[in-house]
Amino acid sequence: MADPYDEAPVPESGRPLPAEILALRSTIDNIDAALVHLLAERFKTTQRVGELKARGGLPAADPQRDRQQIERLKSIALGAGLDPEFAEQFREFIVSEVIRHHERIAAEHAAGRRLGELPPLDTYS
Ligand SMILES: C=C(O[C@@H]1C=C(C(=O)O)C=C[C@H]1O)C(=O)O
Repeated sequence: MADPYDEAPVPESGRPLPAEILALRSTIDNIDAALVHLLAERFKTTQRVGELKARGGLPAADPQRDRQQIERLKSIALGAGLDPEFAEQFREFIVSEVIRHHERIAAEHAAGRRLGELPPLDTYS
């Protein structure tokens, strides 16, 4: 049977890495790439929400929606074996950035820099 320490690159510590860690890292890299793509799509979508809110004079934050999302995500996290508190903090990290964007969009709108036609939402581009 092949020695799992064979052919593994030697890291700075001088201790060789088991081949299984290298395989796991490859999966981690794929997951990280997927997360970045998902976040990019989410921010494109929330950008459009921010533009529509600014045009309609709606506030950046929606506390009722926030409460619903938190309950929903915590319940999903529990079922998935993820710490619900972590899920809530992760959501908060993202949404606070979304609200910052919305406030900037609203300020630009108020300053007259976003007047004119809004393009149709295209979540696939
Ligand atoms: C995107 C919205 O605006 C804010 C950002 C949210 C989000 O990123 O999920 C949710 C609610 C709002 O606080 C929205 O109202 O849907």
